[in-house]
Amino acid sequence: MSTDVPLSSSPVPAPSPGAATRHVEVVAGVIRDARGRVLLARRTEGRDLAGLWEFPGGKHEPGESAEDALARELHEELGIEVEIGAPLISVPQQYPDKRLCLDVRLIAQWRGQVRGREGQALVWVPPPKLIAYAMPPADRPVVAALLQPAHYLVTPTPVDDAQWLTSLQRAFDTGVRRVQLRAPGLDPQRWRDLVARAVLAARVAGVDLLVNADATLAQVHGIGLHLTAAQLMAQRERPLPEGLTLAASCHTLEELQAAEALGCEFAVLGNVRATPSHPGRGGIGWEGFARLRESVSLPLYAIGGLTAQDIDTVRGVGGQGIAAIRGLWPTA
Ligand SMILES: Nc1nc2c([nH]c(=O)n2[C@@H]2O[C@H](COP(=O)(O)OP(=O)(O)OP(=O)(O)O)[C@@H](O)[C@H]2O)c(=O)[nH]1
Repeated sequence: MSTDVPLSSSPVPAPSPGAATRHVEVVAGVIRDARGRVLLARRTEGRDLAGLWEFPGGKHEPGESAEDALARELHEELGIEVEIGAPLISVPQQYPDKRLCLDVRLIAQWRGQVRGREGQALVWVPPPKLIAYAMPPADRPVVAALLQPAHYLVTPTPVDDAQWLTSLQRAFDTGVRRVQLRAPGLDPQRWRDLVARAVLAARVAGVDLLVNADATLAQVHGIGLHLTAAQLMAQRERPLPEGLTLAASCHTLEELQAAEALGCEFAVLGNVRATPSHPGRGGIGWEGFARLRESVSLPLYAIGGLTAQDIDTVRGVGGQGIAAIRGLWPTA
């Protein structure tokens, strides 16, 4: 029984030509034990995606609410009674034979003794180890929603360097944990100095730092790299060693598929709304975001006129969270 297959080894399979686009609503639960470990169940032989690990749950029955369906499934599959908590993420995903919507809820409380009543293997997994389990494509964004930040700050070009560093520090202090350093048009030496100072501050704060567009600068500091869409499409192989975060900006299906094929850890997709920084370019809207989300499994941040108020909406269409300049940059 092999569990050490990374998630990225389960790419989204292409729908077979002429495949029926059956729509399936599935609800699953994140159940934790007293040590904070998360319960996974293994799909049994004879079902689609057999052998992969998943969050326990199943399909709605006609007329059943998501909450009732989840409580029933967890009782039938595991023999427990549950109190359903907050929604975590709802992932639209295209499979060869169906369009799935995987609605994942946190389980606030549960009673009883967990056992696999349908012959399925079960395992309690410490959250950081979830990525070592082979899971269906729709689960990759779910695991990312459990483990990774919901906010991705993109820095504005500095005007006053000291003030820019103060604002960056304030963003760290208020809980931002993933940042893209970006300053188009800035003098290269001035930018290198600022990046060096930002790297020191980010290390102290435990922030995942990426630099925009400059693979050399990323390697010099051992930080992540955020590719522009044009760079992404010109890239033949991963420009950074594994272990350093690679991400990309995407606007189209082709770009998202290229980001997934290159092994990006996540991508930024937009613009969701029209923004002053991209005048004349209309937004793709939430529907457009959800439709593009279906065809890849990598975690996606939505961008384009968004603020922290939009997190629940993004999670409702399968996004990791929001990426923003103005919406996340502390002012005064
Ligand atoms: N419960 C659950 N299902 C998931 C997860 N991820 C994911 O892609 N799925 C998909 O959602 C569907 C769940 O349906 P199910 O467990 O009720 O159905 P099944 O495959 O036994 O039934 P079927 O053979 O009638 O289609 C499957 O296609 C499964 O692959 C997950 O984390 N939990």
